[in-house]
Amino acid sequence: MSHASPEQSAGALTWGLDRAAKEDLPTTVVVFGASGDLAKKKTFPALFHLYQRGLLPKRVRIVGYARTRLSPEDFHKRATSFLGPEAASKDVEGFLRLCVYVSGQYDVPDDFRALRKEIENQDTAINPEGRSERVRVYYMALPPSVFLDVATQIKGCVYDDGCTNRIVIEKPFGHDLESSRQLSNDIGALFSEHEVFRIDHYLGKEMVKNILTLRFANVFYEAVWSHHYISNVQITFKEPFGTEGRGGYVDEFGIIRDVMQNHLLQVLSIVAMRQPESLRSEDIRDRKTEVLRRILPIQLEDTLLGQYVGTRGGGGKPGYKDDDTVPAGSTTATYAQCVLHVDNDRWRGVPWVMKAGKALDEAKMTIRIQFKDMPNALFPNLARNELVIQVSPKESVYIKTIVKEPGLSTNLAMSELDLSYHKRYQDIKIPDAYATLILDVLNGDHSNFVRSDELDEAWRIFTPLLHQIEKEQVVPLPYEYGSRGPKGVDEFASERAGYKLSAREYHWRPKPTPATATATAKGSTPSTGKL
Ligand SMILES: NC(=O)C1=CN([C@@H]2O[C@H](COP(=O)(O)OP(=O)(O)OC[C@H]3O[C@@H](n4cnc5c(N)ncnc54)[C@H](OP(=O)(O)O)[C@@H]3O)[C@@H](O)[C@H]2O)C=CC1
Ligand SMILES: O=C1O[C@H](COP(=O)(O)O)[C@@H](O)[C@H](O)[C@H]1O
Repeated sequence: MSHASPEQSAGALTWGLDRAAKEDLPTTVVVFGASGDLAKKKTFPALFHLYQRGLLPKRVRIVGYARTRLSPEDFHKRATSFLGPEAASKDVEGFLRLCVYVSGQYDVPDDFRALRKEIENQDTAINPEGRSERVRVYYMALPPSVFLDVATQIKGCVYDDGCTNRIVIEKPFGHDLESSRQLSNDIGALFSEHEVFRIDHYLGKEMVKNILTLRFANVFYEAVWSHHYISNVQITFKEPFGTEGRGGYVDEFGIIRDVMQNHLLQVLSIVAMRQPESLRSEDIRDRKTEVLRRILPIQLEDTLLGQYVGTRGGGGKPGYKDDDTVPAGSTTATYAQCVLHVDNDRWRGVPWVMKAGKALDEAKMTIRIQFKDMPNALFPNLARNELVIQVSPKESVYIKTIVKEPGLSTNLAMSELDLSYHKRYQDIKIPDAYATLILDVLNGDHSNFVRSDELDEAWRIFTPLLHQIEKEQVVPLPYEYGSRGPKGVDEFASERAGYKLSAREYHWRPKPTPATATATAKGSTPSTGKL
């Protein structure tokens, strides 16, 4: 079998990777739901990009499984429809030689026996010497309604005790605390926790993975990382599009379950956790769970909900309820802002604001750590420093820093210490989160996957709020498609979390003395912390 080498295929762009799949054991990856959206857009492209860079195990086969009957050509067409411009045709051909497709139902044992047979056929090709040590990865690119059926059939008809078995599950993991516990118990009855990889793809994003390094490899961050210096933290997710054909899903889950309870809370736990004892996955997950345990359930009065409405005029955008797959009177929130509190000695008194919305003015995911006011009389009324980690787009880390305005001026100005990855690391292409995570699965590394106790805590924090919203049928505030969210989004963050809008440009100058008063009167900038 020929594998493309990184140098051969990736051209000048490297992923900056120093690791391939460690275990060079014969490996079969089974993608359930191989006919679907996630498989097409994320799973197969991620597998391809790993293949293209020589990062898959040397002896690997990929078996797609779904109900839809597909010819090999049709399956290949689907599996490669999202590979992107980097995909050289010889690499695509090589990759497709590793991929086969089996069609079957999700609850029919005979179909799973046929799948097992196909896996064994593939095994013979990659494992002619019949080594007993092998890896099987079962990737559930499926709606949650069939997770359990498929897991049951895998265990009953496909599972091989002699192999290392890994099952990858996509979110949503349940609907609330109770359903999530039920799912965890059901899956737990079939697979041990170390066999389960719950994907939260935000944990595979470059800047989210970078938080640990920034915090614990740089002496100055840890020194100020507490309520002593930090005023508030804002974790923001903005998407510039609405339901886009996913109305049914969005309406069932809403923005809090879709993005906050998982992606944003995972990010929060890494920003807030203590230093882990080591970089071993269980040590990292212990620390995340420890901090989640100290988060108080969110109160309705600390929550702002919104739902987008259409815009009129030429090129107007549809409102949420204009989507045919959304029920007419839906009160599902497509925007939410919540204030959370971590009740431990490090963070008591620091509000954590989560904001998430669809159909907003831009695509952006940021973590904004706002420091307290400068406690000195030399420069009163200054704007606050902020450390901003921009997860997407254009990965960057910058610190909003006050400097003397350059030149003869005595004014101060807000500027930025800016580490923009696209400028600093021009030769490195940041891998997609799914490629990173699938590589972790192949390596058996759980660090960037959600453990069942973390999940339980995440639902404990959000479930009372979600149930109250549903019971009281709280009506979300309207906001226009393409806007910044419902009226009052900034006021809410400043009232509830003491957030001070930071000026893009900040000018400060000393109080005029009699000698300088004439110059001020002639029109220089007034002293203000806010623009
Ligand atoms: N799409 C995305 O961008 C993302 C998806 N996810 C998660 O990944 C998982 C898969 O998502 P996605 O690919 O979008 O889902 P799809 O709706 O595309 O479903 C995947 C496949 O599952 C089968 N399927 C669909 N509905 C049912 C049903 N009701 N009963 C049985 N089988 C069904 C279909 O295959 P067939 O009929 O051929 O069997 C379909 O091709 C979900 O858990 C989702 O939440 C997470 C992040 C992003
Ligand atoms: O899990 C989800 O995430 C996407 C956003 O992911 P991103 O990597 O593009 O930031 C979101 O659109 C989707 O609703 C949600 O299910």
